[in-house]
Order: sequence, then C-alpha cells, then structure tokens
Amino acid sequence: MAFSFNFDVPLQTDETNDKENKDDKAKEGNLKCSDVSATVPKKIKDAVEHQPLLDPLSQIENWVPETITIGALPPLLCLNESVFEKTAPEREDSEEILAKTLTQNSDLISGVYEGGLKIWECTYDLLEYIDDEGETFAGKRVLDLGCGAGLLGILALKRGASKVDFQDYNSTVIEQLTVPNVFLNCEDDEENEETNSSPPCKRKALNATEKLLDRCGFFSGDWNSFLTLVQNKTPSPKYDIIFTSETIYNTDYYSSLHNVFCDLLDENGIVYLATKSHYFGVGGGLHLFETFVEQNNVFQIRYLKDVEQGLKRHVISLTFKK
Ligand SMILES: C[S@@+](CC[C@H](N)C(=O)[O-])C[C@H]1O[C@@H](n2cnc3c(N)ncnc32)[C@H](O)[C@@H]1O
Repeated sequence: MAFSFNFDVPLQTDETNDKENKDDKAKEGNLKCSDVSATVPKKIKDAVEHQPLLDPLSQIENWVPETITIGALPPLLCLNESVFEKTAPEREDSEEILAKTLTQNSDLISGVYEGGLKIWECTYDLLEYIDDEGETFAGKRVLDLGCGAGLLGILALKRGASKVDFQDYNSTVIEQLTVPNVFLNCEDDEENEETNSSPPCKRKALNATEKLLDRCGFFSGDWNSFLTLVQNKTPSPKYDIIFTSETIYNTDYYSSLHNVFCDLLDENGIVYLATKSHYFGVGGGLHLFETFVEQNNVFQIRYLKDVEQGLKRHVISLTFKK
C-alpha cells in the first residue's frame, strides 16, 4: 500500500497566535486544564453531529473495499483512496475537499482539509500495538479522535465497545468514508448477534442497523467546537479510551487537543496516541507535544512502542496524573 506525506503546502490558517507567542505562553508556567483555553486559536470549523442514513452502503455501490489484515485482529475493510480520485465529481462534498486535494495534489490543506481521506502510517502502528497487547474493548466507551477512515474505532466496535464516537475535522470524511466503513465492517456483527440471541424468527436488517447506530456517534468540526458540542449533551460523555493517530503535526492545535483529553477522558481512562517523531514542513511532532503536555502537568506520558524504520514513529499513552 502506498502512502504519500505531502506537508509542503504553505500553512494558511486564520490562527492569530504564531509559534513564538505560543512558546512564550507555554513558558509562562504550568497551565491548568481550564487555563489552556486561553491559548486556543479561534474556532475554524463548527462542529456538527451527523445522523447517518439507515442504508449508507447504498451510497457506495461499486466500491471494492481493501482488506487490512494485522496479526490476529479481525480483517478490516476500508475504501481504497483511489475510489475518491475516480469518483470525486459524483460525490457529495459541500466542503469541496475532494476537488481541492486533487487539484492541489496535497494530503493536507491546513484549516480546510486535515488529511482524513487517507489512512496514515501510525494507525497501523497502533493497530499492531493493540494486536500485540490483546486489548479488548468490551463495555468500553471509546472516542476515535481525528478518525479519518475510523479503523481504530471500528476495531473497538467489533470487539464489543459499548459506545464509539468518531470525530473528524471534515464532514465529507465522516459522510463519505467513516460512516460507510463502519457499516461495511460492523453491520454483519450486529445481524449475527441478533440471529444468535433471538431464534427462531429472523429480525430485519434494519434492526441491526439501528442497533449499530445506537453504539456510534459521528462528529465533524474543529476540536474546540466539538468539545463544546459534546459537553452540551446530556449526559456529557466521558471516554474510557481515546484513540488519536497522526494528529499532533500542527502545534497550533495542541491546546485544543489537550483540552479534549482533559475534559472528555474518564478519570481512569487512557489516551492512545500514535505519531511520527517529527512532521517536516508543518513543524509539530512528539518532542514538542510532550513538552506541551509536561508544561500543563495534567497527564503522565508513557512510551508504548517505537518504530525505527524510516521516519521514527511512536505509540504513547496519556493518563491523568494521580
Ligand atoms: C493526518 S489525519 C490522520 C487521520 C487518521 N487518524 C489516520 O491516522 O489515518 C489528521 C486528522 O486529525 C484531525 N484533525 C487535525 N487537526 C484538527 C483540528 N484542529 N480539529 C479537529 N480535527 C483535527 C482531522 O480530522 C484529520 O483526519
């Protein structure tokens, strides 16, 4: 499978605080969770909760999904990104990110398209880590933050998580990729469960779909407004596990990302974060993020897995300091 990492496009955000200002603020001392919002860049894309169609697979006829197999994990099905290239003009894309990524030949247009249409390398590292550790998700509440294709959340759903929320910056990613992937991978699981638990009559596939949707939430928008949206829900969610892969490339977003962790992670919960050491052309990376987290003094970081081939990559965890 080919990956391209093109971060060469100049960053064009409306952010007001440049890196120097942020570094100064970070040096001011140990910020508490609520203080972090003082450095948050202004909102860039309003959060929306998506209500998927009951038959999202009808949108994606003629798809030939790719199968991703890692160790003993169940095979995961996923839309091959080339399908988007071939079918971009026919797809609903009010954000116009399909056209923009094609014309600009870029995997990331900061503040416009944050890269969710591809599966990034570190997602595979985190899947491998989960496979190695035999992590099960039964009964867990999970957030796949910056989900893109949603493979991490999908795995959690398949392994019995009670609730999985998927968040991506772009609504097109959620509607055209994440939701269909969830249905491709999990609808049958729900149907099998129904059939096993309720013989002799065959329940309708619709029931399985509704059951699956009860266990999922889908959100788009930037992390600040996502946080506000879910905190206004009753009850406001807390997650046992937050997955986030390849989301710390831009230092402008560190405070909003940190706020999401602070406010949405259960007190005994864990964040699994997979990342490259450094994102050339964008500037973020593990060292800067780790420094940011240490300065805020809320989370304990542990290194779980290091991959030394090519660009160095890491899987780390964050848990609340006791
Ligand atoms: C490079 S993609 C990685 C996608 C996926 N996690 C993977 O590993 O394949 C980064 C993801 O982070 C999310 N993201 C980045 N910055 C964000 C922000 N400021 N607010 C909300 N989401 C953001 C986007 O949704 C995007 O899908």
